Amino acid sequence: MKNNIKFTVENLDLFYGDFKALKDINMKINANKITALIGPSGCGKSTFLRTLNRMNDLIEGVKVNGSIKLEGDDIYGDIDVIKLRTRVGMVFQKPNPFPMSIYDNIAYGPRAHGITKKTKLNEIVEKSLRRAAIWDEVKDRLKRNAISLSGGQQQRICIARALAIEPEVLLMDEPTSALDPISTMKIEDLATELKKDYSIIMVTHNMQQAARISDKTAFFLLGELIEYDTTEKVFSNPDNKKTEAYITGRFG
Ligand SMILES: Nc1ncnc2c1ncn2[C@@H]1O[C@H](COP(=O)(O)OP(=O)(O)OP(=O)(O)O)[C@@H](O)[C@H]1O
Repeated sequence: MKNNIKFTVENLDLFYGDFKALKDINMKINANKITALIGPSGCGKSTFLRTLNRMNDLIEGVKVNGSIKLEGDDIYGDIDVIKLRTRVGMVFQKPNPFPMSIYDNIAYGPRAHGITKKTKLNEIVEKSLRRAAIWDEVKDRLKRNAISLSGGQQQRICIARALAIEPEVLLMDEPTSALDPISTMKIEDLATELKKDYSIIMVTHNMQQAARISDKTAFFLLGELIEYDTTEKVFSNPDNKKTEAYITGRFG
């Protein structure tokens, strides 16, 4: 089994103005694994996730110290941020398809990257929808507005849209929190399938979900990374008392 490192995070601090939201985070994130980020509300999970493709840059007053390397490339150094976000795709909590056809949602990124040939676009759209396990459900209605789909289908469209630009990493911020149990299961199965080709980093409030599908789990508290280990270890025999209290539901 591959055990490569995708991200190396060193001495990472993040400030929103004067408020220090992330404190000296050090972490190596594996390629081709699912890494779950857990912790109580406000502990910095989403903030940390967003540092990995520099989405926090869009928020005014954010300052980042330390370094994050994506396979050796310092992502806060002299790099093209657009290219970074091509390598590191993102799926959000609330499905957010564009108000356009299913086909155009998926073709949007490739078109923005200059692909115009119809046959090539058709190929990318089909491949991406297949990878996101939604092709069979939508293949006969690609011209329909993506907004007309169910929430669970919309989320898979958003995953397909992210995959269409061939990222290496998929960041998922509570991707199932707005979904019913069946759609949740589909996304979980999909994530497990996708880790063969992508590195997945997922924020989740659902302890069972983290335990079910992730390989590694990182527990955050008040901006600090308290514990980071294999999911099996974190859930069965955590080193830190605070981790234990959180996963057994005694706080948070
Ligand atoms: N845009 C912002 N401006 C100022 N402070 C922010 C901003 N976004 C987040 N914060 C603060 O940073 C801290 C971490 O927030 P973050 O959203 O990362 O936590 P979280 O663990 O993902 O929480 P939740 O589980 O509720 O989504 C919180 O104290 C929050 O209030």
